[in-house]
Amino acid sequence: MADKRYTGSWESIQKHEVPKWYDDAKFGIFIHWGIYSVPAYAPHTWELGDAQVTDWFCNNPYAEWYYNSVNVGRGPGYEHHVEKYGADFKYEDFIPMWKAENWNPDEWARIFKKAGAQYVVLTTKHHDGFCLFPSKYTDFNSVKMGPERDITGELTDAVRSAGIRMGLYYSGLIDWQFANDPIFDDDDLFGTASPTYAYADFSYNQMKELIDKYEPSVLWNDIGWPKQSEEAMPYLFAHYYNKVRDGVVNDRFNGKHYDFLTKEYQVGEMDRSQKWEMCRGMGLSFGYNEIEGDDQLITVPKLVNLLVSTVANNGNLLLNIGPKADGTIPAEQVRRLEILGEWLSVNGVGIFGTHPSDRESEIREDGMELHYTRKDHVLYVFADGLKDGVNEFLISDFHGNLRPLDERLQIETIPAGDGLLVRTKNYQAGMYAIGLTSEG
Ligand SMILES: C[C@@H]1N[C@H](CNC(=O)CCc2c[nH]c3ccccc23)[C@@H](O)[C@H](O)[C@@H]1O
Repeated sequence: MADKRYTGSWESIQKHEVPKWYDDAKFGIFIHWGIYSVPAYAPHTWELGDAQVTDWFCNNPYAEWYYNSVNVGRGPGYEHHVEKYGADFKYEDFIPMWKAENWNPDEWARIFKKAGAQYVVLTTKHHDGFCLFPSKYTDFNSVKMGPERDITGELTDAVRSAGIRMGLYYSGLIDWQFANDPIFDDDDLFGTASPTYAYADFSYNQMKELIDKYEPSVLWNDIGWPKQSEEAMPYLFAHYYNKVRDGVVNDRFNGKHYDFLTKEYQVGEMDRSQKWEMCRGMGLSFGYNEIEGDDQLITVPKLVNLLVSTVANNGNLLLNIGPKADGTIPAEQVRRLEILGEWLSVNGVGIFGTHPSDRESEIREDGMELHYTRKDHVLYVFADGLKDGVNEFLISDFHGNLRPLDERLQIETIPAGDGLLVRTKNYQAGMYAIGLTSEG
């Protein structure tokens, strides 16, 4: 008997449960690629959530916001544009410079596979309104101009051939082809966006195009969904879930229904009782920013810690890469993916397909952190913040044994009271967080 079909009601939609594949996936790759990847410039200022909103939009570290950073007419982004391209150079003038001449989607898929990514989410239309797919609702798209390729279709095929699931990002509430007043603060962000029914119809139709043409495993909407079509949303979700039974949607369709909550840098709340996803760039930007070199990107130890602490608390990590306009991924970003993949090849058994343990994460005074995951009756312990050589930590209320997932690591375990004392003997920094398993 085929699964019951969803109908266009909130009651029917709310029956959708988070599919096992998404809960088990733990690690995905976000991709922000577009016209903004040509100028590839933003000031290196703050993480989202770290700055006063009033400062944010005129000193925006998000290189994918290039259009608005010029449109506000002041600040480092505007000054950089005028100095390098001249005040008369229009954003659209970058389009013929986006050639993607060195783009090989299969090479990207190989890099993602080696990194251990289980899903990919690509920007199909960011705030600038440029579509990376052959939409029949606008010619402002990557087949008609710029790369003159169906970026979404080619990458979807390559990613799926590599056995990785494909998700699609869509800027639902903001489209600077429809409303392009400069955005100076959050009121502008949520106020000027999608002011017309025409735009609400446009975005609804494009979302349906994306669902019908690519059947994405993830619908990653951003900022919000037009109020004028909020009533129709259950029909859109029913259409999606009937077409993609194990598809998932995020909490940015005005939060009226979601399979997972989202955090972005320091913004967004997570609670372990609900599935959530942390997204961030490797630096402060999602789009490629040419002034973000190796020193400006997250360090590998912090990246491993981010993955471990996110997964231990019922989250997935959606780590962004910002490809260059020519279609290559910056070397400093590829290196981080490779090292993360190596770490996962040894420790992934304690990450993929696990669930949060009822043991809360412990952040110790001395900087050491203990994070826990479980799979069936097996407990995994991840100890991070270790020093070279000998480290000691107690797993309280534990009556079993633990062995390291990394065979290079030598440890002693000593029953101590109601727990187990673990002493590492030869820890080295390149081991990053160490995984221990209770599996014999
Ligand atoms: C992935 C990034 N998303 C940005 C928009 N981000 C936000 O609105 C963050 C605020 C936020 C965090 N959790 C939410 C849940 C629902 C609605 C907004 C948010 C984009 O502005 C940015 O260019 C990039 O695409």
